[in-house]
Formats: sequence, structure tokens, C-alpha cells
Amino acid sequence: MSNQPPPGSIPSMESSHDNLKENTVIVVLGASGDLAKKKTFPALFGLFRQGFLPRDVKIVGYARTKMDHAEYLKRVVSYFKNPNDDPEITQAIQQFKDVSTYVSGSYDEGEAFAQLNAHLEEIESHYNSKEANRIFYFALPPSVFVPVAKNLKEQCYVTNGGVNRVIVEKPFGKDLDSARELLSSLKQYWTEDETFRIDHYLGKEMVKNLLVLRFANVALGAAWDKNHISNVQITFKEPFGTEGRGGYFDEFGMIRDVLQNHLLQVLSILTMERPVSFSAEDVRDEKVKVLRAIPPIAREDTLLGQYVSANGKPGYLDDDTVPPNSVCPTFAATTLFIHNPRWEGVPFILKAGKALNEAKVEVRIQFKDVTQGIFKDIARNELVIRIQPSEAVYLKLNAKTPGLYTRAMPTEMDLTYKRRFTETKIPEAYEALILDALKGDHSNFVRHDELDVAWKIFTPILHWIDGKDGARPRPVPYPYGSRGPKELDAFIQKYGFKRANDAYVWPVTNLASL
Ligand SMILES: NC(=O)C1=CN([C@@H]2O[C@H](COP(=O)(O)OP(=O)(O)OC[C@H]3O[C@@H](n4cnc5c(N)ncnc54)[C@H](OP(=O)(O)O)[C@@H]3O)[C@@H](O)[C@H]2O)C=CC1
Ligand SMILES: O=C1O[C@H](COP(=O)(O)O)[C@@H](O)[C@H](O)[C@H]1O
Repeated sequence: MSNQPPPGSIPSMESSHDNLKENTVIVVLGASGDLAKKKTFPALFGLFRQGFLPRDVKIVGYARTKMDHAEYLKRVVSYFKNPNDDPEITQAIQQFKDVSTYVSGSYDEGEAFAQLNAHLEEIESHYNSKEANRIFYFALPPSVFVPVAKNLKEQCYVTNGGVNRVIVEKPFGKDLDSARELLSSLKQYWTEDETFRIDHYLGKEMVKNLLVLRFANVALGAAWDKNHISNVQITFKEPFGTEGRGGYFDEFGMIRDVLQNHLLQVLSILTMERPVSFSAEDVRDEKVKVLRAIPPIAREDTLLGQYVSANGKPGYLDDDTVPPNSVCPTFAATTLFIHNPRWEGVPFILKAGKALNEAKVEVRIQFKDVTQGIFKDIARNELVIRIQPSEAVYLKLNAKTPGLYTRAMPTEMDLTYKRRFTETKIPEAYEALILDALKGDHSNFVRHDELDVAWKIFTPILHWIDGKDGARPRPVPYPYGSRGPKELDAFIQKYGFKRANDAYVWPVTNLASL
């Protein structure tokens, strides 16, 4: 068998730094919470079942709630999927339970963390080697990030040649100043190299695909600039409202929840220059560089909305956990511009909303019109990268209508993942990211300076929305289950988006009916 890497492999992305293969404990802090139950444990189980976790891994939960072992295990497995009672999955669940333990303790007392450390040392006393590696996953509210980071460093940090890493989840602050403060507090205890800041969109298959689509295809690369592209939309749509989570959401709003992090990350990968290599620092250097070329968003480039009751569904203000008369936006569209030679003048519209008509996250790159003269009213090319659901990349292009006509009609070249890659399971974002953290690969984690520039872009409009500069802007109402505020289409058209006429039919065109 050849030792050569397979064709198409991306060397620096696949190389391992401190790839943890054994003697590793994963500690989930906040193990009684929602994130742990819904995302962290299922992702750990997915990796465990597929053999991607280190040999003899142990998984330790830590939280304030007092629970006995059976209660804890019930909670851990509550979101594992085994709809057909597959015996192989049932066995794997049992094995996962066998490597799981729980320690209860507070987040602010050193003594509680000393007990956690004693538990970890007991586990590690069974290792053959002295080396012990510890991964600490923060499935925690930001209010306890700093005390937990401090206590872990002081009580649970291994100094025996093993590796210590912390995986931290957003929110990383609420604006530039608070983010800087949080980051510098955490930095007192954990170095940048030890810190893995999750933006789970970076673990999504189609977001990871952007680098390959852009830099492994000369044809796409050649059209990737202001000379060919008219406008870009990055869209996040959820078909449900806050539904009881409004208390948390109201503090943040749609921009902090999705635009400032997930959609901006997608934008930075979509627009950065080609990195020197795919190493984490080369990629992140380019992301930061392009973000630095984006000025703060202007108020007039912003459209804010809030959903109201419709079709029997409650409005945002009907959620009991939301303060009455809240003006928190549940929909936001903002247009950004990049001042560099590649992108000058191209509008990038980031839009996201809750309680909309569908579930969809996509990038829609709309190309410029064909030079006038030979076609009348012809549709623009669009490259659509659908991140979820049903991952797909399709290029909408004009083709000659088959038959004895000389007429162009809109059609598409379609790469739908379900059809093209039939036996492949697309990994969950959290699986991909936890695996990267075990490998020590920072490429898909957010570096401190990325956060800083991201907050610089959004902080002025966030302060305006928060009422720091005077009266708070009122979001326009939109009905639950609609496409968003009625003002949206005019907003997008203002930046050059042209919706194709109704001639586009998908998935099959019956010419006889045209
Ligand atoms: N591989 C696949 O699965 C493929 C699927 N298709 C399907 O074909 C259909 C058409 O595709 P496509 O043209 O890309 O997507 P759509 O027609 O759904 O959307 C195109 C754009 O028009 C906007 N839009 C949608 N409805 C309206 C409206 N009533 N008035 C004004 N603007 C509107 C959308 O905005 P917004 O999103 O904000 O509503 C979006 O920016 C879709 O259902 C798509 O899923 C096509 C090709 C391949
Ligand atoms: O970070 C968040 O993301 C989710 C959407 O994640 P997805 O993987 O389901 O697309 C969103 O619902 C939540 O409000 C936000 O905080």
C-alpha cells in the first residue's frame, strides 16, 4: 500500500499537532444543561461510536445540580438517536455510559474544583504512562466563564507533560469593550494555543467546503470578484420563534445571536484572499485581513424586524419570558462593504430571522448581467451554496431551450449532496469541531483578533439598537411564518439584487407546459 496521501488531500489541514490519541479525559462543565444534553454529549457519542475519541477515553460531567449516577446517565443519553433499536448502537450507548462519570460542585469555589481534580487523578492513576491530557468543554453561561477558567487553571491543570485545552462557546461578550474584557480575563489563565473558541458554523460541512470550492476550482476562482459579482446574500432562516427562550434571546437579539458570529464567519471565508497554506494561522490571518477592510455597518444599511402573531402562532411579545414592549429585533438584515481591490462596491447582505416561512441557511452569489445587446431580459447567474438543510451547491445558468427555438431559459447545474454522495453521513458540526480540538487544530476555531474585528464592525449599530445613542429603533413587524418584513424585498433590491422572472422551474421543466 502506498504511503502517499490520497489525491485531493489538503496537507496542512490533515496534519496533527498534538493529536490526542490516549490518556485523555474530556470534562464537560455545565453537564446538566441544555447545550450539553442536546449538542455536546450527542457529538461526543457520535465520535465515540465511530472510534474517533482517544483510546480508553473517559468523559466526566461537572455541574452544580446534585444527581446520582443513574440520573446523570439518563440525562446524558437523552438526545442520542437509536430509532430502530439497532443493537450495535445500543451496545455503543452502554459502552459510552461505562466511561461516563459525574462530579457535582459549584463554579466559584476552589475546593469544589480540587474535588474534581481528585476524581480526574483517580482516573489517571490507571494509565500506563504518567502523561495525562485534559480537555475542558465549557457548556456554560458566560457569567461563569471567568471563575471556571480560573479554578480549572489553579486546581485542575496538569503539569506532567500532558496537554490542557479549554473549549469555549459564544457569547463572547456583547460588544467590543465587553468582549475585550472577557478575552483578557480568560487569557490570564489560558493561552491562545490552549483555547478553542467555538463558532459551530465553522464545523458545518458546507462552510468547510467553501475553502475547497473557492481555491480548488480555477473556474470559480476566476469569477470571484467585483468584476463579475453584483451582490451576495448570506441568509439564515428559522421557522420557529423563541418559544420560551425569549428571556435569553432578548438580551442579545438577532444580530448578536447569528449575524455577528455565524454569518460573519461565513462571509470572511467567502471573501478572504487565498491563504499561503491551509494551516490554522495562515487561514485565520487572511480572515482577519478581510474583516479589517469592512467599516462599521451604517444605520441606513440595516433593516430590523420583530415577528407578530399570525396563523395561530404567537408573536415575540406573547412569549412570557420576553419583557413587555421589547424592541429586540428577531429579524435583521445588514449590508456590509469590503474596501479592498477585490470587493470594492459589492454589497454583502447578511440577513437572519426567527419565525420565518422556512428553515434555510444559504449563500447566494448573484453575478452581474450579461452585457446588453443580444439577449432581452435574461436571468442572472447565481451560485447558491445551501448550508442546510439538504446540503447543495447549484449554479443557476441560462441554457438554450431544447427544440427548434433560439431562446435561452434559466436552468441549473446541481450538486445535491444526498444524490451525489449516497453512502456518506455528513458529520454534525460539533463532532467535527471536538475532533479538531482533540487534534489540536485551530483552523475552525475563532482567534482572539477575529473576534475583535467582528465586534468593531457591529458595535456601533448594536449600541444604536440598545438605545445607547438615544431612542431605540423600533423593529418593523412581520407575521410569524412569513419571509420577513415586507420592506425586505425593496431593501435587497436597493443593493442590486434582481429576482429572476418566473421562468425558472425546479426540479423538472416540462417544455410542453411553457
Ligand atoms: N439542489 C437543490 O436542492 C436545488 C433546489 N432548487 C430549488 O428551486 C427553488 C428555486 O430556487 P432558487 O431560485 O435558488 O430559490 P428561491 O426562489 O427560493 O429564492 C431565490 C431568492 O428570491 C427570494 N425570494 C423567494 N421568494 C420570493 C418572493 N416571493 N418574492 C421576492 N423574493 C423572493 C429569496 O429570498 P429569501 O430566501 O429571503 O426568501 C432568494 O433570495 C427552491 O425551492 C430551491 O430550493 C433549485 C436548484 C437546486
Ligand atoms: O447559535 C445559534 O445557532 C442556532 C442555529 O444553529 P443551527 O446549527 O441549528 O443552524 C440558533 O437557533 C440560536 O438561536 C443561536 O444562538
